[in-house]
Amino acid sequence: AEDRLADILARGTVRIATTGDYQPFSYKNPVTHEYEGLDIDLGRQLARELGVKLEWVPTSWPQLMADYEAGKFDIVMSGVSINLERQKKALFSIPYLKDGKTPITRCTDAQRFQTLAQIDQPGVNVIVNPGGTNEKFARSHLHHARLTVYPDNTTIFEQIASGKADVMMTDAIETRLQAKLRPALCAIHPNQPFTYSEKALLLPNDFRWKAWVDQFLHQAQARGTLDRLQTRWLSWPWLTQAPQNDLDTLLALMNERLKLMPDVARYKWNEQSAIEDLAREKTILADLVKQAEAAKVSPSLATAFFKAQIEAAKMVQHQLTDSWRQQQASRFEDIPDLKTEIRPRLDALTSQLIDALARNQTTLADPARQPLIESTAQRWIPQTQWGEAAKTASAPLLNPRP
Ligand SMILES: O=C(O)C(=O)C[C@]1(C(=O)O)C=C[C@@H](O)C=C1
Repeated sequence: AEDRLADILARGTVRIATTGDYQPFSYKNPVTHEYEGLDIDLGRQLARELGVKLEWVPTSWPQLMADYEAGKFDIVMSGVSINLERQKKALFSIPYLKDGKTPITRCTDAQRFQTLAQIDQPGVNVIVNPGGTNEKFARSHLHHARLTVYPDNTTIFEQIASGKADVMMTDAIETRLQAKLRPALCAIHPNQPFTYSEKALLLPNDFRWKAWVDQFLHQAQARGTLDRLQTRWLSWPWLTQAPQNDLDTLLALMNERLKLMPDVARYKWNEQSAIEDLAREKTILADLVKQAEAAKVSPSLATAFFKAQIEAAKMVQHQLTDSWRQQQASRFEDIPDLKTEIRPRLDALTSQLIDALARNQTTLADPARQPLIESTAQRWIPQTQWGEAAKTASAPLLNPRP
């Protein structure tokens, strides 16, 4: 008989399938090309508890069940909803999140769109993305409101914010996330959605493996890990647009580097270690000069640029640590390890940043492009969040060099 758990342990690798298109669960960051999200963190933890390596298996919603039948993975972690059709073939873990369809609208109109009866009125513009459960729900419940099918998932919420549409009904978790990303929008009773559904992990037909996974999830729930993951990924500064050109990519990568610093600071807070690590800085600068030469980037530009990134990184960490000291914050839970997890990601970003510098060298050397660089910096490095640190990080791109 099949024993998937024994196979995984003998193989030394767990193969986790994910779609990479579903915030806050599974998202392939178009700047770093890394997966990020709640299910991604949970997957890393699952592999750690198994004591095996993790292999991500890219899949897609239309391919999911075909990939399952082809035996391509041991588990799916991607914000999958429990549904009885899928369960005719596969198994589900215990649920790790409750969800359901609920409205999202402008906060100024929150009182107007509490019930389905209020929403289903002539003169109300409801917007929906095509093809999924949202459209199915809208079509079966709306008979008087005007329904616009809008295919672009990345700008659909802008339509509501700008008044071109009034309301959308989607998963409560998505309404919470979008309301955080766009303060003009409010999630309407996300704790009491119109429908009931559950998220779980999709598994092959093997009950011993399911028992292990259920135990893992039960512990994550009981120990508060799942709540902490939800809080973290609902307040994450997700990308809301993909970079359009080389300059965008450079600034977006700088921002991704800064986005790792809160975890670095939390790690050091827990360990009570110093923010500055001069030995590490020396290693970074020595390695990058070699990489810069190979990529034909001027070593002095690369050095000045990375010194500024490191300076900005320390400013972010000091800013956070100061506020934690004031609040007498306690230890942080579930923080990734600095040596084995965060610094390797920073090293990967170093290579990507060098590539991006190489592709932008002519732009950076052209005084006529300074205003463009400045406006791009403002768009990509959230000034309100990092303040002075963002200015420090972009200074080497802006100050005309000799
Ligand atoms: O790796 C760390 O410990 C960090 O804090 C990050 C970082 C960096 O920006 O790369 C910043 C400050 C330290 O002095 C060393 C490195």
